[in-house]
Amino acid sequence: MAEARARAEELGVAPISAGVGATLRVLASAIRAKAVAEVGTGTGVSGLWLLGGMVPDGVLTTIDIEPEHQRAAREAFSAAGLRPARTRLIGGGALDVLPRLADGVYDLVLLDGDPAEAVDDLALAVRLLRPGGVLAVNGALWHDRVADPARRDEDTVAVRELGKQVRDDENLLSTLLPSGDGLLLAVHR
Ligand SMILES: C[S@@+](CC[C@H](N)C(=O)[O-])C[C@H]1O[C@@H](n2cnc3c(N)ncnc32)[C@H](O)[C@@H]1O
Repeated sequence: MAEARARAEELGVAPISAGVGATLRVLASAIRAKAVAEVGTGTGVSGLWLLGGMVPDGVLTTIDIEPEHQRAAREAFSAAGLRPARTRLIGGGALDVLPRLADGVYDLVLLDGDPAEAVDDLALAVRLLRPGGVLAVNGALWHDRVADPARRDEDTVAVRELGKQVRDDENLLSTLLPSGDGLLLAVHR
């Protein structure tokens, strides 16, 4: 984990905070997650937390547009002693890859990719969840800008809209945890 964080710093990637990671690990364990999908592999920090909570034969499918980030993540997973079969790293943009994943079979989907694409990712991510599956969105407070209506930059507007769509969706039961940069959790009913 320390190595993955160090690589993140070298590559200029922002990994999830330890608080968010610990929450995701407990969540993955509580729901006995076997199939998890993630947008934004980074150097593997979030993946390591998730895999730590998933059932022993659970598989993490993780997407990133940057091959160098996924190389670092692959090394981190291997250094952690994880069997290759437990991780499926897919290179590409989330909007291209998410539609190719199977519908309705994932226990947990984590969005931690490009905030500007957040709303488009949302619809595709919800499609992947089984009934009772959980959507998690890291960075839902987006540097505390989401709650400030004066902030109108593209990323903030997109993350604010994602939060609104999740709250307004009758099929999602959601809560926002003020951990790290904000962790939005929503159960697909
Ligand atoms: C905040 S970092 C993810 C950190 C990672 N979850 C962790 O905790 O280690 C965001 C990642 O999303 C990737 N990314 C950016 N735009 C993307 C896109 N359109 N599709 C997939 N991945 C994307 C970046 O390359 C970067 O690795």
